[in-house]
Amino acid sequence: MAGEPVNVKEFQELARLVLPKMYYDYYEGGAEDQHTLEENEKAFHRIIIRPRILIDVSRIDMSTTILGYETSVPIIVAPTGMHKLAHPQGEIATARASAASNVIMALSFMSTCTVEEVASSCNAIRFFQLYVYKRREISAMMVQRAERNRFKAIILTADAPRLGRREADIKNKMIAPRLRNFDGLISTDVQLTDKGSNIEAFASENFDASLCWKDIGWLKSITSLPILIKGVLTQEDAIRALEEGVAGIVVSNHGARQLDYSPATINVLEEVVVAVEGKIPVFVDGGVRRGTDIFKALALGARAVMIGRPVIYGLAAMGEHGVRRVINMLKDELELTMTLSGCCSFKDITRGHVRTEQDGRLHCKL
Ligand SMILES: Cc1cc2nc3c(=O)[nH]c(=O)nc-3n(C[C@H](O)[C@H](O)[C@H](O)COP(=O)(O)O)c2cc1C
Ligand SMILES: CC(C)CC(=O)C(=O)O
Repeated sequence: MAGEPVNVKEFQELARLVLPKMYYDYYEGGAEDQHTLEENEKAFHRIIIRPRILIDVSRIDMSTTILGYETSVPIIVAPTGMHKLAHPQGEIATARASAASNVIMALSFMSTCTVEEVASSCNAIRFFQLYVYKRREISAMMVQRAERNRFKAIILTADAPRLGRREADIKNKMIAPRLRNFDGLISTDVQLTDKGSNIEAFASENFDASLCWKDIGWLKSITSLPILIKGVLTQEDAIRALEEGVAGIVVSNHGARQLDYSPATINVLEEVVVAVEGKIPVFVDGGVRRGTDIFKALALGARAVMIGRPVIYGLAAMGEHGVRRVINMLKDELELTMTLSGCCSFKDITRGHVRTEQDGRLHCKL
C-alpha cells in the first residue's frame, strides 16, 4: 500500500502485514462458515442513505453523551481480548488513544494489561466488560476491582456460554497468553487439548454456561454500577433485559465469532429499538467500518456504535497513534456524512434518512 492508510480497510491490511499469522487470524476471524462475519459488513452496504439538501450545514455538532458521560463522537471502543498480541503496550495504548480522542473504552475481561494498569494509564471514562466464570468469586472480585478503579459501567457479555468454533484458531493451535488480572487465581496454561485452540479450551474450562437471567440479580447485588447487556439479537431478549432493569443493551453477535448464521446486527437493531420504546439506550456493534455505517446505525435508533476489529487493526499497525487515527478517521467520515446528508447534529438524523432492504420490499408491495 502506498502512503498512509486512509481508511479502516487499509489499516486492516497493515495489521495483516505486521502481525504473526496466528494472531491476525485470531483477530480477524469469525465462527464456522463466517457467513455472519461477511453479513455484518454487507448488511450495512445494503442500506441506502436518503440525504436532504439545502440545509445550512456550515456547523456540525458532534458532541453527545453516553450514560450521561460526554464524548466527542458516538463511538465506544468495544471490549476485545488480549491487546498485547497486537502491540507490546496492549490495552494501555488503546486506553490512552481513547482518552486522547475523548471516547469511552470498554476494557475486556480478558485483557493482557491489568485493570489497575489501564486505570492509572490515563484519565478517561471507561466501562468494564464481564465474563462470568464458573468460579464466580473471581468474576465478583473483578467487578469490585473495576469499581475501585473508577470504571463507570459493567457490560455483561451474554452470548458466550461457550466460545464459537473459530476454525483458523483450531488450525493454528491458537495459544492463550498470560492474563495478568488472574495471576495466582487461574492459569491460561490449560492442557485440555493436544490439538485445537487453547483459547477455546480455556473458555470451556472457565466460562459458566449456567449463567442465566436470574443472575442479573446476583450481579446487581455485587455492584452499584449500571449494567449493560451485550449480545441481544431479538425483541424477546430486549424486553426481558428491560424487565431485569438493565441500563442499556448492546445489539451484538460478538463480531460474528459465536453463532454463525445469527443475524447481521444492523438488520436487527431496529427490532430491538422498537421493543425498548426509548426506555434505555441501545448500542450496536459488528461490521462498523465507515462513518456512513455509524450514520446508518444512528438513523435506525442506536445511541452509539462500538468498534472492535478496527481498533485492533490501528493498534497492530501503529500502536496508540494507530488507534487514534482509526477513531478520528471514523469521526471525520461521520461528520462528512452528516454534512452531505443535511444533518447538523445527532438529533437531526432520523429514520427517514435511510432506506433498508425491508423498506424497499414494502414499497414494492404498494
Ligand atoms: C479479537 C476479538 C476479541 C474479542 N474479545 C471480546 C471480549 O473479550 N469480550 C467481549 O464481550 N467481546 C469480545 N469481542 C467482541 C467485540 O466486543 C465486538 O462485539 C465485536 O468485535 C464487534 O464487531 P467488529 O469487530 O466487527 O467491530 C471480541 C472481538 C474480537 C474481534
Ligand atoms: C479471549 C477470548 C475469550 C475473548 C473473546 O471473547 C473473543 O475472542 O471473542
